[in-house]
Amino acid sequence: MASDSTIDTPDADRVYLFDTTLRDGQQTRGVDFTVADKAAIARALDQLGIDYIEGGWPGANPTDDRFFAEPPKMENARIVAFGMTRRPGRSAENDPGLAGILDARVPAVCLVGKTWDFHVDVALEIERDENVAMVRDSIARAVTVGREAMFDCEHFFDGFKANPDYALECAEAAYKSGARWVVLCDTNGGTLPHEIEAIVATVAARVPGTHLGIHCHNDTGNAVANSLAAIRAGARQVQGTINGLGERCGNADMMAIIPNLVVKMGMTTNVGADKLTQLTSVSRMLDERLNRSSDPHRAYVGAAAFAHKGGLHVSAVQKDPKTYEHVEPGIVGNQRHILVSDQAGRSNILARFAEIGVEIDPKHPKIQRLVDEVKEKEFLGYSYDSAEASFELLARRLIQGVPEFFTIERWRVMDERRFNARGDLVIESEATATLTVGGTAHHEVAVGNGPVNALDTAIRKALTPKFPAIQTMRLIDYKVRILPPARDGDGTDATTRVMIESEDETGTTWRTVGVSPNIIDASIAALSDAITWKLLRAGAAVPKTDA
Ligand SMILES: CC(=O)SCCNC(=O)CCNC(=O)[C@H](O)C(C)(C)COP(=O)(O)OP(=O)(O)OC[C@H]1O[C@@H](n2cnc3c(N)ncnc32)[C@H](O)[C@@H]1OP(=O)(O)O
Ligand SMILES: CC(=O)C(=O)O
Repeated sequence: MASDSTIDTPDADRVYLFDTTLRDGQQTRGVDFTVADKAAIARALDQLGIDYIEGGWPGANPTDDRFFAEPPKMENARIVAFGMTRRPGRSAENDPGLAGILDARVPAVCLVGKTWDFHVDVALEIERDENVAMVRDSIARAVTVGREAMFDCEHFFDGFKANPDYALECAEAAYKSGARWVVLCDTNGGTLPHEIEAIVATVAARVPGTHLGIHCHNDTGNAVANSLAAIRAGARQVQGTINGLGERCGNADMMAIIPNLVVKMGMTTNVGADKLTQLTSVSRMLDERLNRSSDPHRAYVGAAAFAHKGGLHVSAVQKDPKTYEHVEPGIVGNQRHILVSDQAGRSNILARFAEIGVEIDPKHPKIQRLVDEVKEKEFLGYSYDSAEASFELLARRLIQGVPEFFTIERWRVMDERRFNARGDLVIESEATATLTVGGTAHHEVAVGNGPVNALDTAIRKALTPKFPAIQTMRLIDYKVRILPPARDGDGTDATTRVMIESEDETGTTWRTVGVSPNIIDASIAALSDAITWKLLRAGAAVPKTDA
């Protein structure tokens, strides 16, 4: 029977959330958390309302040792130490690996063990009864030392298909030894939702669903569906990771599991409607920590999850968002976006005007001209759906005009590769730029670590004295794409598209685009839009004279 020091089970629809970002997520290719990362992620999960946070494997590496030596204080969650059952031929009391896990200063442990006879024969190379004894002894030991004990049934579904009696014997051994949760793992991730549902329902006849958990991998793209299928069959603990991090193709994505459980299936979790709004920021926080771009297409929390591009969609969304949205974006802390591109109609343009605060008669003849111009420019290589600041300038120029804060009259760059007097290799660019500001020409020279950096510096030198607002803006992303010529007969010259993302001191970010056969010219066009947009937002005035 389950140990006493456990989280209780108040109602049959309550599903316990178990996050393994810090353990299985750490097994993701390219992911290497620091102790500080782990503590910060644990705190965010705690605030979100996750019940269990698997922190790692004490004894497996110095990072996890440090984390468990001083686990972060939690308000709601229980930190769980992960590890494996005792080694064959040792007693649970005398197994250094198991002792390392049980010594961790946390209230719960999750021990993994074999439940597929093939693994016992081939990977462990031991008698099957000895494997069952390892499960039994290790869980009993965890309970004896006062831990809430959980057992991860590794390869449970493959094991059940091969030898159901043996898989069940292992699961039952854990339960009868006091495991609060017996977690059925689709370790190789090859099981499909209908199989999961049928197998979990069978197991629930032997181990009550209120003590069953599910841990799915995404090797068939079904990890979330499989997790939900297990809950339908009665399991009441679900394991997953933020953004589906995890070994190989990843684990089930907690960012999708939680809203599906709460909003679609009506289950009770510790993440109620009030906390569900944190999901998008938790998802983005993880990507920030990992220093990688967030996947815009991630269900519920991606930047494109509620972005509408097709003209037919936007026209209907304007009338009622339910026409093309399965839930209201705000419930998970996300936002609706209306994109403008060559897929746009008048509705997209009008929606964007409303967003940027431009009042316009929907029948204004210039709206159709703007739609046509966007389509023509996209054909030539521009991309406005992710360069909303350039679109805003294009639209404002056509409809109401934009002040000519400055004009870039001329520029020139020289690149140099040389060895300096100390014999160090130096690669440097020198740029000159001539700009007109308030009717006066300014000529500036600057050096940089590349041609765009040098020109950016020269342009800012000319503009900053007149427009201090640009002092705090900085370039945070720069992307180049080489496109084929738009029209037959344009020669073999490719077109270059540059997308720039800028940020200012308030944390506001904006994106601009430039297109030209020349990469530097395209960069300057995107940069010029970025500066102009910032000046417009800052309410800057065009200097009348250069006095
Ligand atoms: C399905 C999962 O994701 S389980 C989690 C997997 N995660 C990890 O492995 C990450 C952390 N692991 C590690 O740092 C290391 O593997 C350690 C420290 C745990 C062990 O390292 P080592 O002692 O060098 O063993 P190694 O990793 O080479 O092999 C694992 C050993 O454990 C045995 N083993 C595997 N599962 C179990 C189990 N459930 N119970 C007992 N022994 C087991 C294997 O048979 C093998 O034994 P052997 O050394 O006699 O061949
Ligand atoms: C325990 C675990 O991570 C698995 O079986 O996939």
